Amino acid sequence: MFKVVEMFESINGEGYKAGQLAYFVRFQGCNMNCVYCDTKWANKKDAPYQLMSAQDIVSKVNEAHIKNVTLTGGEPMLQEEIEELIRLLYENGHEVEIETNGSIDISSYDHCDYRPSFTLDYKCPDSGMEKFVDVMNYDHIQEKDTIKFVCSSRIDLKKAYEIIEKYALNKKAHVYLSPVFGKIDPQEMVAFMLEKNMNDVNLQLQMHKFIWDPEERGV
Ligand SMILES: C[S@@+](CC[C@H](N)C(=O)[O-])C[C@H]1O[C@@H](n2cnc3c(N)ncnc32)[C@H](O)[C@@H]1O
Ligand SMILES: Nc1nc2[nH]cc(C(=O)O)c2c(=O)[nH]1
Ligand code: SF4
Ligand SMILES: [Mg+2]
Repeated sequence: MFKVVEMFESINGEGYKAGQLAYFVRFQGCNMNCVYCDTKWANKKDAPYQLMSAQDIVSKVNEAHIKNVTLTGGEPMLQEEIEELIRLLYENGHEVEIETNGSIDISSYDHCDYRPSFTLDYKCPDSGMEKFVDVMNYDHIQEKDTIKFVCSSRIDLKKAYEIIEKYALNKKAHVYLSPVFGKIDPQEMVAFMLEKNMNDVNLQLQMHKFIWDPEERGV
């Protein structure tokens, strides 16, 4: 069973499918506590959730007639039956994207025919969670995956640059830099990208926070 804190339809505000319609399923609980987390409410043990089976979730998703499904949280990879849910969504014709914090091994999906696209965060120094990132995952990323660096300072940007270079991430997958909302001027990020000649790297602002109130849930 899954602990679901919210389900909603919107446009995806992040990732390589930003701007496309997506159906979001947000799960309760996280094994990290990033300084900047915009869903701390969902991580709390006492966050109200609905207990749903994979079939319950898929039935609800199907009603929306939306192809793209984003599994997020909290940390979706902590849900024990997540692989079963991904398979069922795939069998129902959905394209599945998982937003994950990068601490959980994705290697079991290497040869799976319903492999989702992973958006893996590299948690930068200012998040306070960098030590939990599992860089072994970079041996298992594929072209349709995304590695994302959410930055709030030049220190974070420098670390993002080092990690992208060290693991040649921009040759293997999509790479995104995104500001911690309101904490760094995106102009500074562009200046840094120019300074380091960061080709094949995308800057992205969380689109939904410009369309709706940045504090609003379910959008
Ligand atoms: C809320 S997390 C949930 C999924 C997973 N736990 C993770 O961290 O990837 C989804 C995405 O939102 C990003 N995020 C969280 N708070 C943010 C903020 N204040 N500004 C920008 N991005 C943020 C995270 O870095 C992550 O890429
Ligand atoms: N519109 C919208 N797009 C998103 N893309 C990733 C989200 C997330 O919280 O993981 C998110 C979200 O919360 N809302
Ligand atoms: S890993 Fe994701 S959900 Fe967990 S605290 Fe960090 S940003 Fe929030
Ligand atoms: Mg979000």
